[in-house]
Formats: sequence, C-alpha cells, structure tokens
Amino acid sequence: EISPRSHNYMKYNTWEKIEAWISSMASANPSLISKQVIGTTFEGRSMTVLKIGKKSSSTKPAIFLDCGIHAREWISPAFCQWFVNEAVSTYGSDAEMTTLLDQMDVIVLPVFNIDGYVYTWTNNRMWRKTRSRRPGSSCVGADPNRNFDAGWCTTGASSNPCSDTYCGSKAESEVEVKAVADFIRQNRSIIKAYLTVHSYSQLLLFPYSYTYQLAEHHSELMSVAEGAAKALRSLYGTRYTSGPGATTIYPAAGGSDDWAYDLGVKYSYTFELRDTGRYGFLLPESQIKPTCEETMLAVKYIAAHVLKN
Ligand SMILES: NS(=O)(=O)N[C@@H](Cc1ccccc1)C(=O)O
Ligand SMILES: [Zn+2]
Repeated sequence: EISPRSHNYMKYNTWEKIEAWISSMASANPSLISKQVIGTTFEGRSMTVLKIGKKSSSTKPAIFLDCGIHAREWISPAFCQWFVNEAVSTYGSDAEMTTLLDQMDVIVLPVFNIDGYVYTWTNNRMWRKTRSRRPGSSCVGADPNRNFDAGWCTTGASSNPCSDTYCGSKAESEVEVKAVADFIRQNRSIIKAYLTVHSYSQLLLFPYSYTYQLAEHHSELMSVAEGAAKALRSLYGTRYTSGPGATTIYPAAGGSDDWAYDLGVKYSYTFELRDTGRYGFLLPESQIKPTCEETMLAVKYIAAHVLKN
C-alpha cells in the first residue's frame, strides 16, 4: 500500500503516529521515497527527513520543505503529511507532480520541533518553543524561528529565556536548528528552494524579516508569491497576503527563511496557513482537508517556477 491505509490525513496526529507513518511511507514506496535521520532533538527524538523523487544515479536539484517549527501550529505538520501522501498518490497520474518528482527531489521534514509538538499534546497546547533546558534558568526552550544565524537577536526577539520569542543563548544554540542548518549547508549546492510552514494569518512571506531592506530578488519573489496566492485562492477563495516578512507581519530576526536566503537559497518562503484569527492555532480538523488542498496549489506553483528557473 503506497500510503498506510490506517493513517488519517484529516486529523491531527500524535508524534507516535507520525513517526510510524514516516517509516511506513518510506518502506512502502522504495522507488520514490528514501528517509534520512538528520539529527536528534534535545529530548532525544530522531529528526527524519523524507526525500521524495524518482530515484536517480545523478544528484537532482531539491526543494526543502519543513513543518512544525512552532509546536502549537498543528496545521503545519498536517500539511507536510498531506503533501507526502499527495506526492506518492499522484505521481504517475498528475502531470505537474510527475514532472516535479522526475526532475527534482522534495526533502520533507514533517515535524521540525518534535519535543515541542509532543509537549503540546501532553502538557500545554499553546507551547511554541523548543524544550531545551538551560542551567540557571527556570524557563524552558528557545524560539527556533529566532535562533537561526540571520541578524540574530537584533530585532523582534527577546534575550529573556522566559519569553516566547527567546532567541537562545547563541545562534544555532538549539540542536534542532543546528541539525537543519547543517543539513541545508551540506546540501546547499542542490537545494534551490526552502519552504517553511507555519500558522496562522494566511500570509506568504519571503525575506527579509530581520531588516526593512528589500531582498536582491524582491520583484521575482513577490511575483511568484502573488502567483502562488492566486493559485491558492482559485480553489475556495481563501485570501492570502504576500510580501516581505518585516512589512507584511513584523520585523523579526533569526528566521529560517532569511537564513536560507542569505545562504544562497533564492526561493525562500514562509507560509502562514489558515485562519486569520477566529480559531487561530486551534484550527478545527474539519478545515485540514481544504487548507491542505489549497496550499498544495501554492506549493506546486512555486515548485513549477523553481523547476523552470
Ligand atoms: N508563525 S508565527 O505566528 O510565529 N509568525 C512567524 C513570522 C515570521 C516568519 C518568518 C520569519 C520571522 C517571523 C514568527 O516566527 O513570528
Ligand atoms: Zn510559526
């Protein structure tokens, strides 16, 4: 079975279920998926990526897609699961997906901040940060999206360990951030796009968030974002706003998208999925399917542009 029949893509799944799903997807689709452990979380859980694409002896260009960097944003890991299932289910039948997976690989990290995600299921549904412990502080964790080495801790972040936007003791102090940054650095020659999925606000953001300066490729990034938002809106009319993070949401340093862009990954985007605040992080399970379906259109639009350029 290409996708374990028992896995429910229309519910929020526990880490235990997602972990089992990662293994079963890789073993059920050996010609299309390979899995690779890229690191270990603070609490000792394995960070595993699924590399999806037609097996090739030569290296192919890749798109890196991560979900669940912020623990409470449950719709994000739900989208990564949806994407992987959609990829294996429509490869061979959907022309766009087939071309994409023949020519490129999509490297998916279904849950970036696993320790935090587990904590939202067991202790505090509104947890955001990692679960790292610091000697001398009673507070736990750092904001992984303030911990990347991109204008680190200069704006929109806090140096107070008890803050939800604590930037960490230093850039890449969080082992999960270091693992992802190391992986992308090691694969920087093949990674052409970096997509990171958050919620909520319905935004398609791109660099920069750490400065009001426009990115070198601002006009191209903006036009691709607007095209992606239009594709997304075509399904259910959901409206997204596109733009640089600093002016479209707020200035914030240490973000993964800014870091990837400055490393040289030109197509670097942050998705803020549904909704605009009615349910916020507590998006009902009834909205998982429509949210994932419409987001697929945006991701495929960006992927098609990357493939052509
Ligand atoms: N998902 S969110 O509500 O936390 N918003 C994001 C917005 C964001 C996105 C990209 C870089 C910096 C900041 C955040 O990290 O604050
Ligand atoms: Zn977030």
